[in-house]
Amino acid sequence: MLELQGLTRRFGATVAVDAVSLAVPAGQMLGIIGRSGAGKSTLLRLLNRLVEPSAGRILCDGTDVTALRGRALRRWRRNCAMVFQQFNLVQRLDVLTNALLGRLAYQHGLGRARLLLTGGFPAEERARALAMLERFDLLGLALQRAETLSGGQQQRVALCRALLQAPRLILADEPIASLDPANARLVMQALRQANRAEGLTVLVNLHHLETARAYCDRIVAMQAGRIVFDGPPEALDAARLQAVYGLPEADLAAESEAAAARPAMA
Ligand SMILES: Nc1ncnc2c1ncn2[C@@H]1O[C@H](COP(=O)(O)OP(=O)(O)OP(=O)(O)O)[C@@H](O)[C@H]1O
Repeated sequence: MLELQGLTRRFGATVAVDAVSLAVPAGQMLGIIGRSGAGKSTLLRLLNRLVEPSAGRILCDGTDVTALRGRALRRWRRNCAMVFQQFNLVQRLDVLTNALLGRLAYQHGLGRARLLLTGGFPAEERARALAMLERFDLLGLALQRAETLSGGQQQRVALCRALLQAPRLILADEPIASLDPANARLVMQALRQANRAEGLTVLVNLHHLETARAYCDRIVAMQAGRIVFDGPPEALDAARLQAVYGLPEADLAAESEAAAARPAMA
C-alpha cells in the first residue's frame, strides 16, 4: 500500500501539489488526469523523490519514503521505474542494450562503470532481457539502434527497460502523449499487461479521459494541485467532468493535445 499524506510541493508562489492525500493499494492501476499545470508530473516526481516535498509524507507499506537517504533511497528509486513521454532511450544504442539499462540500477561503483563502458552484461541478464523483448513483440528489433524504431516501439522498449528494473511501482508520465492512436493503444495494453501479470502498481498521467477510463481501475482528477475527483472510471461521466473542470470533455481533450505538443518541462 502506497500512502500520500498531505503531500505538498511549492515552487515559489506556485503550489504545484497541494495537500494531496491518497492511498493506493498494491496492484492498482491508477490514472491521473487534469488540465495542463494541474500538478500531475510533480506528483509522480515527488513519489520517486526526483522532487522533494515542501510538506507531507509518502509511506510505502509503513516505511516513510520521504525520510530515506543514501542506499535506502537508491533502493526506493530502483523500486519506482519511470516511463516518460519522450521515451528517454539512448538513441545510438541497440534495443537490447537499452532494455538492459534497466539492470544498471543493481550495479554500483566499478561494476556499474565497467558495464557502462563495455556493455558486457552477463549472459543470464541478456537472456532475461531477450525474453522481455519477446513478450512485447520486439525480439526481431533487438539488434537495431533505438533511433530506427517508431515512437510506439520505442515506448515499449522503455517499458521493457522499466520492467527489467524489477520495480514495485511504475510511474508513467504521459507515456502516450507523443504517439498516434494505434501506437498509444499498444503501449497502454503493454502497461496494463505488466500491471495485471506482475501485480505491479501503476500510476499513469494521461491527457485523455477516454484512455484513463479504458485501462485504469481508478481515476484521480487534479486541479491546481488538488484532487477534485477520486473514484472508479464509470463514476466520472460527462456531467461530473464538466462540474470538475468547468468545460466539456471535447474541450479538455483539445487543450490536452495542445499541451502535449509543447516541449516538456525539464
Ligand atoms: N521545476 C519547476 N519550477 C517552477 N515551477 C514548476 C516546476 N515544475 C512545475 N512547476 C509548476 O507547477 C505547476 C504544476 O506543474 P506540473 O508539470 O506538475 O503539471 P502537469 O499537470 O503535469 O502539467 P502538464 O500536463 O502540462 O505536464 C505548474 O504551474 C508548473 O508551472
